[in-house]
Amino acid sequence: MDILIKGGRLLDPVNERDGLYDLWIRDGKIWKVKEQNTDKEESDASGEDCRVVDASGCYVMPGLIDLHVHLRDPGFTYKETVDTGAEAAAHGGFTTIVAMPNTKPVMDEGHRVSYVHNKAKMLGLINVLQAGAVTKGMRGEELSDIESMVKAGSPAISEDGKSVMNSGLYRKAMKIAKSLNIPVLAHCEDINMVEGGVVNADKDMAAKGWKGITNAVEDVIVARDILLAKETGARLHLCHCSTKDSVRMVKAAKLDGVDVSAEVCPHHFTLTSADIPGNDANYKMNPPLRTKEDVEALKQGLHDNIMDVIATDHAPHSEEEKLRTMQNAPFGIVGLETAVPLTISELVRPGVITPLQMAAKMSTNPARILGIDKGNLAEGKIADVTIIDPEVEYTIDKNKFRSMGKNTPFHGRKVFGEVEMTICGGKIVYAADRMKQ
Ligand SMILES: NC(=O)N[C@@H](CC(=O)O)C(=O)O
Ligand SMILES: [Zn+2]
Ligand SMILES: [Zn+2]
Repeated sequence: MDILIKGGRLLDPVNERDGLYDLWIRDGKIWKVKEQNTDKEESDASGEDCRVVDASGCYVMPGLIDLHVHLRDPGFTYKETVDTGAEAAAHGGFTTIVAMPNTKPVMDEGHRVSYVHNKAKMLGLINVLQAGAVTKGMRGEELSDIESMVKAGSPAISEDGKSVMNSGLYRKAMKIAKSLNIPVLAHCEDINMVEGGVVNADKDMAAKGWKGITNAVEDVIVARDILLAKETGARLHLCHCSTKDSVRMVKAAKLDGVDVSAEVCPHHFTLTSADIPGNDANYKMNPPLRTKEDVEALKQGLHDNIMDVIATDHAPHSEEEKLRTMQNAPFGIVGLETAVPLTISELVRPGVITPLQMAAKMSTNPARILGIDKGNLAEGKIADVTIIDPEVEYTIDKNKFRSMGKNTPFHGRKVFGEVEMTICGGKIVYAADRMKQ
């Protein structure tokens, strides 16, 4: 079946398109991109088997790519599975996601990566790419079988959940990543400096009796990893940056010619530690919610394109786990189904970033970092497309999430921006009610 997306505002950073274009999909690929109202008859000439989608008032972007998702499969399938995670991704506008390796067992061999890839292919909804762990069992002692995982299709390595504290070992991993032409996705946290911290280290948090995580816990490892990337020439991507000094160091490293990119998560540009109500562990994540100063620096970094990517760090946990005290609940919140409205509400509408920058940070740049032929709406490319109505106003309702994880601090929040349709490989994998035929 052909799909003709009519009347939308096409946002395609690679081809420098931001304007009114119709998009015609055939055989799973972008077949034609046509300026609107140039040849009305032809664009109206839908054949027998053509679904016409009215996208007027909507953004039409290359399918969103999330570099940072936890699927919990295998090992923690009471929190999420490949299938429910993929459903949540499609619902949130994502056509490709990168799954982090902190599963049980850890993703440290090729056959484990194949398990996830095969499961996602069976479901056939969106593209799931499984990142490989840097060390065996994520124990930080010896390197995992990186080559076998890359052979099985891993697009990157990461120790997300912790840092590889042994710099010598991490340097070896970076050299291997460089030789295999894959990026290293870095979680930056000096574990010896955490000292039982659960929230940001500031006066308000201390007044509530909660132990703090200082900015330096992150910054020390950001500095180290940039230096290691400089020495090895590896492609370094910094996960979930939360501090103002992270932004400053990424800026300096880029000026220095280091191959570094950086991501910001929606919760880190939306909330500060001061927004945490009483004992609600749905506000507990790693790195923690920081101060207004940090949030402003992250926003400025996104505006200036120092920060390249918006990723969710979707980290589902069970209700029981998140009902525990701040001290005892696990770190992490879900994000796949709130990333689009938070980005529209907090960044695009207030003019922090343009809609074209949003498409770059949520699709084109992630594709470039992974080295995959996506994030591009040129004729002939695979038809991964996301349609978003930026004007729809609604209230986030965790009960409408497809994810098994309902652990969000955004339940009940008023937002703008709704995903109307997600198309993956020319197939409609999600459509909002008003888009259903
Ligand atoms: N971000 C989190 O708070 N939690 C993540 C781990 C991680 O991303 O470091 C998780 O796996 O739950
Ligand atoms: Zn992490
Ligand atoms: Zn993570």
